[in-house]
This record gives sequence, structure tokens and C-alpha cells, in this order.
Amino acid sequence: MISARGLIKRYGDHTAVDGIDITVPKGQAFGFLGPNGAGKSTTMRMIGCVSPPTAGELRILGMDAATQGPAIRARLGVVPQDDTLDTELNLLENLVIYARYFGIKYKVARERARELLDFVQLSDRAESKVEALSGGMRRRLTIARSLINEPDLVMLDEPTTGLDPQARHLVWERLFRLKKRGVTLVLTTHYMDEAEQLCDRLVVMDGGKIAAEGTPRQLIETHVTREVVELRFNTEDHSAYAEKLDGAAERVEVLPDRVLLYTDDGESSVSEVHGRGLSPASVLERRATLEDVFLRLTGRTLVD
Ligand SMILES: Nc1ncnc2c1ncn2[C@@H]1O[C@H](COP(=O)(O)OP(=O)(O)OP(=O)(O)O)[C@@H](O)[C@H]1O
Repeated sequence: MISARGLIKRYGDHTAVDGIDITVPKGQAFGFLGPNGAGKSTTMRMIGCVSPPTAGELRILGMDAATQGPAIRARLGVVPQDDTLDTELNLLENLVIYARYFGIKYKVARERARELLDFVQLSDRAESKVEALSGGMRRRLTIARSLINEPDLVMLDEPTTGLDPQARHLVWERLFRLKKRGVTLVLTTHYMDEAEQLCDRLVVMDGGKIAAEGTPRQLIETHVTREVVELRFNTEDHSAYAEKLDGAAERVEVLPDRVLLYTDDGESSVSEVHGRGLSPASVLERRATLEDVFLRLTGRTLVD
């Protein structure tokens, strides 16, 4: 569905995307994980054929992005970061009008719009104005809109940013269903749980480059230990404690508010902490996550 080789995007002197390679097969949910400014949206815009690459080769749906943009766009679904719905119109009208961009006949558009509202569980709101919808409902409507041209590939830029947990789960559940229907999904996210739950494969981006790639499980197994012990001390300066804990685990990481011990045996690391005469205010043993992978690879946390 997507093949990029040596993809580069420069804005003046600034290189936003710095020579990335990606391959996305059909039916996969492929995620770009990374902090602000990593180059995720820029990559999505190139794949969406709205921003031409400065250099490199980019093929989407077997076509060349440089020369076949309009043909590619006709077969893509796009869910932008900010909702661009027409709030003055009702839900059905939003979908039907969008269908016109694709030259879909009115009768077909209305039928599809009804089906799609059903798919995103908004049928009972068909005649309401968009301005009356919650954030989660708007997202679902935007997802419905992205499907009006029956796309093979749907691109979602931070599909659940700003939504409450329940609204996020509703969006995820619909995206799972889309995937089951064989639609390929490409998404960007700041959220490790979203990446873990939705994505078959991930690239971790940082500073315009790909820092790592794999399934969520592979990334965790390759880059971090199985367990993590989080220690919080009554102090303003956790780095002093990190020094005292040198060698207490496979790796010791310090954040402003805690020390992280990366270990394959949480219990013995906790004993080691006490053995060194240290008394943390709190101790949390947990499984390693993508957030830990990210910290390892970039030295930063996902959500600043
Ligand atoms: N149109 C533009 N003109 C100049 N610089 C840009 C433009 N778009 C993006 N950039 C810069 O390119 C870099 C990558 O931005 P991009 O929006 O792709 O990051 P991102 O990973 O999507 O971040 P976010 O999570 O905040 O959306 C940033 O340094 C940004 O300031």
C-alpha cells in the first residue's frame, strides 16, 4: 500500500523528515509514534499527496506520488488532526457534500452516508447539526466522512487526541472493525496505549528519522527489559538517588520526578534498593511499555 525509500522533506534549512524508508502491506494498521515535531504529520502529508517530498521515492497504492497525486487521493481516506467538519450543517449533509468532491452521485452518496452513520453509531443524530456534537462524536463523524469514497487506505493523524477515555475506546473499536474489513490504516499518535492496542507495526520517529521499527512486542523485547521498577523519593533531585542506585538493575534512568530501574527481576531489584539503605516514598513494579522504549531511544517521554 505504501513504499517509501529515502524520503526527505525540507522546509528551507530545516529537515523535517530525514531520509526514511517505510513499507506498509495491505490490511495492516501501521503507526507513527513520536513526540511533537518528530516529523509524523509531515510524513502523513507526503503520503496523502498534499505535500511533495523534497527527495526520495514514494509509491502509494502502486502509484507514484510525484506524478499520480490526484488518482492516489481519490482512493485515500483522510482523518486530519483538527476536525474540518461544517458545523452549520447536519451530519448527513456533511457526508453527502464531501461525497461530491469524489464525484459520487447524490443517491449513492445518501445511501452511503446513512450506512456510514450507522457504522460510527451516529444514526440517531443524522439530522442534528454538527455544532451539537461532543468531541468524540465529531471524531467518529470525521472517520465516517473519510470512508465516503470507500478507500483502500485510511490515514489518521492523532485520531484520539483530546478525547476522554470512553470516547477514545469507541473510536478504537470502530477502527478495529475497519481493520477487520481489510482496510489498511496508517496513523500517528502520541499515546503508547493507542499504539500498543491498534498497531500491528510501528515506527518510532524522532528528529525526522526512524529510531526503531517493529511490532509493539518486538520493540519492547528488543529495546528494554521485561520489568520496570519506578521509585519516587522525597526529594527535588532524583539524579542523586540514581547515582546511588548505579548497578542495581540492568539500566537506571532518571526523570525529574522518579528513578526507573530496568530489570528482568523486579523483586530482586527492589531488595537491592533496600539493601543499599534507601527508602523510597513509593515503589511501583510494572511491565515495560512502549513509553520505556521511547525513553530509551530518544531520551524523552512521549507526552511532554
Ligand atoms: N509548513 C511548514 N513550514 C516549516 N516548518 C514546518 C512546516 N511543517 C512542519 N514543520 C516543521 O517540521 C518539523 C516536523 O513537524 P511535524 O508537524 O511533521 O511533526 P509531528 O511529529 O507531526 O509533530 P506533532 O505531534 O506536533 O504533530 C517541526 O520542526 C515543524 O516545526
